[in-house]
Amino acid sequence: MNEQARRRPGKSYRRPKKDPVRILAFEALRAVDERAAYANLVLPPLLKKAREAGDFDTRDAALATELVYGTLRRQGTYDAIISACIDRPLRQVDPPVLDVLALGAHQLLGTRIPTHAAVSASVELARVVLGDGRAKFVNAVLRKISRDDLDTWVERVAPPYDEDAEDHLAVVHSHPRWVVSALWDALGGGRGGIEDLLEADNERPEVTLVARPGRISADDLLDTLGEESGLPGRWSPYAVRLTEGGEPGAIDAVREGRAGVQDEGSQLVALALANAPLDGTDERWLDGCAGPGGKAALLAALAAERGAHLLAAEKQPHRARLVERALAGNPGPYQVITADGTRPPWRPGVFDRVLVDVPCTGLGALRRRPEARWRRRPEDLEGFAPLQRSLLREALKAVRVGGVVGYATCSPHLAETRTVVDDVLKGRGGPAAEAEWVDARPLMPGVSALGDGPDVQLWPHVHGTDAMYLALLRRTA
Ligand SMILES: C[S@@+](CC[C@H](N)C(=O)[O-])C[C@H]1O[C@@H](n2cnc3c(N)ncnc32)[C@H](O)[C@@H]1O
Repeated sequence: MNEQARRRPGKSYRRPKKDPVRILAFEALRAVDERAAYANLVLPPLLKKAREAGDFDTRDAALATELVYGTLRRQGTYDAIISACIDRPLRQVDPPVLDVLALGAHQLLGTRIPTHAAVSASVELARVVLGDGRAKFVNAVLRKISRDDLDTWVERVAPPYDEDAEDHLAVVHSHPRWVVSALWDALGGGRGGIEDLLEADNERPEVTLVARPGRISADDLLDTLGEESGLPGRWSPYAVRLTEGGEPGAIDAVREGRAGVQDEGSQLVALALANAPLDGTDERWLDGCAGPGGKAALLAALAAERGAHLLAAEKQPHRARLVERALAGNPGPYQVITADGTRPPWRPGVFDRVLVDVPCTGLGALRRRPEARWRRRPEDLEGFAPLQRSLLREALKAVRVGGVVGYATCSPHLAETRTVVDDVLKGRGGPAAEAEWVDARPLMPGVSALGDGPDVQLWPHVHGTDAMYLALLRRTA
């Protein structure tokens, strides 16, 4: 029997309408879910293919990007709402069906797409990618969701703040509970601060460029962009913020390596290390965890201005190649090597300045990696702990007496920041390092709200940067 004959009389079969934007968004979500892909890596090739096939214009690409990023960021909230609309546990719903529902929930609750368009587009998507039977289920759930707005839903599904503050914040601001807890421990303070931080993680970050010193000035970079497209950085003299987002790769200075994409917090970390006061020589610098090379490129440019040499070391060969690319054209001397910083090939005590921007959970860069908060597990901290301590210990051996080490993470988790430094200084789990704290705060001039020191923790909701951490230590013996 053919498809037409099987249907009830009077109900003629209509082919589902194919909507390339939503199909692409669904494919990206499936790749993130099924293949543990990163949204920021999966999306560009899909968009490129769609543009080449003539399916997409710039607005379509912007909508697809917003749908994917927004759905992933708000997944925790949407899951709680979807769960309240179905009569079985969420884990019993097939993941592709959940992706269509979450995409639909985001259109209904997180965008200005009119309700009827959000529901019908999601049901059509379900018909194309899931089939007619499951499209009915999608229709029923989304109709329920569409009856109320986001605030009403959140009030209904989140536990009251006074009963369980962390669970409340986790549902309202779409973060795993353990991440809420860890961020709050690191931030301290009351409800206002943590809410602002969690919301900042849900905002799309500005794209910031670094004008690499000696190669292009921030003013010249701003001139090439024009007043409407660029603004000076808030804190770093080398930063330029792209006001329209745009395609950094289309900017000549970026293509030629005279500028790069770099969060302002990362720039501040590299600058603080480079400007830490030093007695004696200032000729040999080391970046012990250099890949993909953002901080190394800024350090190499700063080193070049002072006649110093940068050695950039990276364990992963493919990431060392990215460092090579980031440093190509640097006006001063540098060398990139593939090396394990815990078993270093360099002689001890020979460097004047050393940076170790260690592998970490990345909980400070959740704005950029919308799926990361769902993928990370508390156990990951235990995995990084010995490596972080070992890299810091080796950095303190690599620097000469009187030289300075910068220990940095793009995580504010206390287990990856202050605790690591304290353990190494106090000799927990190894010999105590002969080193003293250097106050990092004066080395970030003009930057407000840097706390009690001597280390520095930057915050997205306070500084507009990733939550970078920096401890500066001087070797004393
Ligand atoms: C947080 S990233 C560094 C980011 C870099 N500083 C930047 O600004 O582009 C940490 C890097 O350390 C590398 N790494 C991990 N273990 C290492 C080791 N034992 N020795 C050297 N590098 C290591 C990782 O491959 C990763 O590229």
